[in-house]
Amino acid sequence: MSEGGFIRRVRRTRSRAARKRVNYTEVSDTEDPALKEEKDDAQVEVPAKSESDDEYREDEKVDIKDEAEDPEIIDLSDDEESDKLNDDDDDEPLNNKRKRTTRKKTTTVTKKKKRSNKPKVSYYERNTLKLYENHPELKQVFPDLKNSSPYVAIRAPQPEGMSIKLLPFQLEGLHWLIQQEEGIFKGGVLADEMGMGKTIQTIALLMNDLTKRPSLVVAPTVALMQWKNEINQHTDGKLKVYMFHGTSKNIDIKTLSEYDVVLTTYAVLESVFRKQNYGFKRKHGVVKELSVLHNIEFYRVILDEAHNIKDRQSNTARAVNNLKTQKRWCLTGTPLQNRIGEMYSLIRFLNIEPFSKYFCTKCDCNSKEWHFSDNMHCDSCNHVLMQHTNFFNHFMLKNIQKFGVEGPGLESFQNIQTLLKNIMLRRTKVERADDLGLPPRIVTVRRDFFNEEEKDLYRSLYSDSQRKYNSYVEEGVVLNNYANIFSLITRMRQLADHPDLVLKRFHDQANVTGVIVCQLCDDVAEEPIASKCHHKFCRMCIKEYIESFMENNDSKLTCPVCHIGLSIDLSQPSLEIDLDSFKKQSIVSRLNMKGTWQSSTKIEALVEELYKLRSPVRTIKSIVFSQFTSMLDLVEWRLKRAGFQTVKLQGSMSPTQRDETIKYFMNNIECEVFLVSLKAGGVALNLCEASQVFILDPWWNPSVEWQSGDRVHRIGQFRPVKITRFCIEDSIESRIIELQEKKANMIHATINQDEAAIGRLTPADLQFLFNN
Ligand SMILES: Nc1ncnc2c1ncn2[C@@H]1O[C@H](COP(=O)(O)OP(=O)(O)OP(=O)(O)O)[C@@H](O)[C@H]1O
Repeated sequence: MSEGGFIRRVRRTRSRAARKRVNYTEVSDTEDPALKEEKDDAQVEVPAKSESDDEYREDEKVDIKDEAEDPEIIDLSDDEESDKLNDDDDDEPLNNKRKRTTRKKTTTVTKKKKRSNKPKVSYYERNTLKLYENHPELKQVFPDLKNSSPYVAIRAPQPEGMSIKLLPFQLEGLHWLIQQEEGIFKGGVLADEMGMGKTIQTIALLMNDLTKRPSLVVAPTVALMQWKNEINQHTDGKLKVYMFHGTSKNIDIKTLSEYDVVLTTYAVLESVFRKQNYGFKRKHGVVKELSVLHNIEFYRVILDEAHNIKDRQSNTARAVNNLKTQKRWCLTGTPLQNRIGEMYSLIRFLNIEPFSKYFCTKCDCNSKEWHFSDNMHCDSCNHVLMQHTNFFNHFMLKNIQKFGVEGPGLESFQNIQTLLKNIMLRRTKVERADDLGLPPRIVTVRRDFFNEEEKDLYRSLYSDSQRKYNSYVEEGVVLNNYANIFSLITRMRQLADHPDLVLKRFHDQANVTGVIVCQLCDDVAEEPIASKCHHKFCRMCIKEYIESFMENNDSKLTCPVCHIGLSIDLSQPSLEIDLDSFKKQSIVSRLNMKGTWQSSTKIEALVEELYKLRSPVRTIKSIVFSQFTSMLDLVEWRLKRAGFQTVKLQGSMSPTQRDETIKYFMNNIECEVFLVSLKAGGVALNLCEASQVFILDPWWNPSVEWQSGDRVHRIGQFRPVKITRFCIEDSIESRIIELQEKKANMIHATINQDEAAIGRLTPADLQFLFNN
């Protein structure tokens, strides 16, 4: 029982059944970083498990309470003494025992005094020593990485057969990609800022040696056709491409292996993996179906917008981790330093050792997987769970979470930098401005005031919301009522767009047929997904709800509808929707738009801006972004009335429909306005034909808006780009913009700011929004 003087905590004896019932909630040093993240984000769903499936059992949700918080645990700070106390002879007369106990206490005090002279060794340091003792090879991991040759920018030759001329920094990128594949990491992360040509550089890699094939590209649905088009346009038909999507999934392994590039989406990959491992229901029972993609030996797998797998316990992450491939690539425009916890999932996919491994601090046992079938003991060495540590968590994550970039946190931060220098390449538009030759980008805020009628409505909504918020503050239950507060904010944002978004929303879902209504925005749901408690939301609404929540020990994120702990897999495929009903239930179909309908201040402000752009000699194209589907419907109706030709991108569209819509906008000179639902994905769109961007509803996380601007401010853009953000000055929007500016400053000021924290609403932020 003794552990050489380490502080040890002893559990009271409990029955086996009682032990099983314990509901652990916090994770200590041995914690899987992904589990920690799960706790932070409350967004991970444990998938359906099959008894026989090791992979799933490995990932079983095991929450372990920080021992100090477990009321059933007594902390005896001196092991030897406590052991002796416990070993007392029960036959000894009670008086003697008391005497001995008292005497021992005195000894303890003296001993403690003696010990205090020794330098204090932290729990973390002790664990590090134990790790090094049992796994001496770990000592060299960071020194070796530090000594590796630094990155030198060398240009690769332009690949033969590529019709597009690569820019100087892209040729440097290509050289790096080739070197990484040949080196020990066999891949890495290309993290150039958005719109700098990650796709083109990757295609150049595919073209560099045509014998190295097949490659699989996994991308968000919205980017799939873009990959296909870019490959077709720039490679002169030298690459044979197969779109593994929709009905074209019926193909055998041999035929598919003959293609150079296979393109698929995260949703499809997740679905075929699930069908292979867990099957799907048919009349006569559960049927399993072999996944072609998981049975091909790919040469390389490329994850576009790789942050899609940031939640490593999601089914999507499992699906990519189970692909067979020699080389692995992640493409992302999001700097990884800002999302330390999320980086772990990418490291697991990249298969970089020893970072994703678990090590026992008691013996030489180590494993890539988490094997604790009984939730207590390691399947291979039998030491308890607490004696196992994940390398990444221990050396890179834990201390940063605890101390920030100071003290022990600084060392961990440097460890991260060292690893990233070896596996990641990131260039920014500012750094390579000369190569890119991009025109300027001007951002302005257009501020308007409500008309009298809107003001009355808004005031009544606001005072009602403020009253509710204040009562939560008074009762000290702000965070426990976060779902309600989030809804209040959403309603105020909607009213600032157009009162009908609030007045004509679906109050009673039971009476809505054929469509799924999001239970956060009360609108027809786009890309709907369901929580474990069967409530349905737009993927983006629930994501924002989760990301903006500031968890603490007293409050956990709950389902906005039934208020039980929220459990939802954000990367699950969207629920099927009936497109006809989707249209039938749109706000325009529900309203009487003819005689009596009134526009709103914001819609009229947009119309005014668009009129200003009209010119008899040329068409200036614009993109209009909104988070609310109904707002885009109203804008579409109003703009058509004003004589503007528009197209609309919605989350419900298939990749082909999206592609056709984008092409129509790009190639049709009369088409002036592209209405884009932010829920349909502001990412991966390439809309250089437009030079004007209008953002209808502000959001407090500035990176959402930056992404929207990046759709037009990218290579291929020759006109100055103007981004106009609308703000109704006497509404919550002006506060949101202020908050956003504050958060943007935070991002710029700190290299290690956790970006997830930027999206969160602190109690002070909430106070600010409710103007108290
Ligand atoms: N060397 C080049 N010459 C001309 N056009 C280029 C060049 N490189 C890239 N482009 C064009 O620039 C646009 C942006 O490139 P790409 O889509 O590869 O960027 P990205 O970094 O993948 O963007 P995102 O992160 O937003 O997906 C594309 O239309 C692409 O065709």
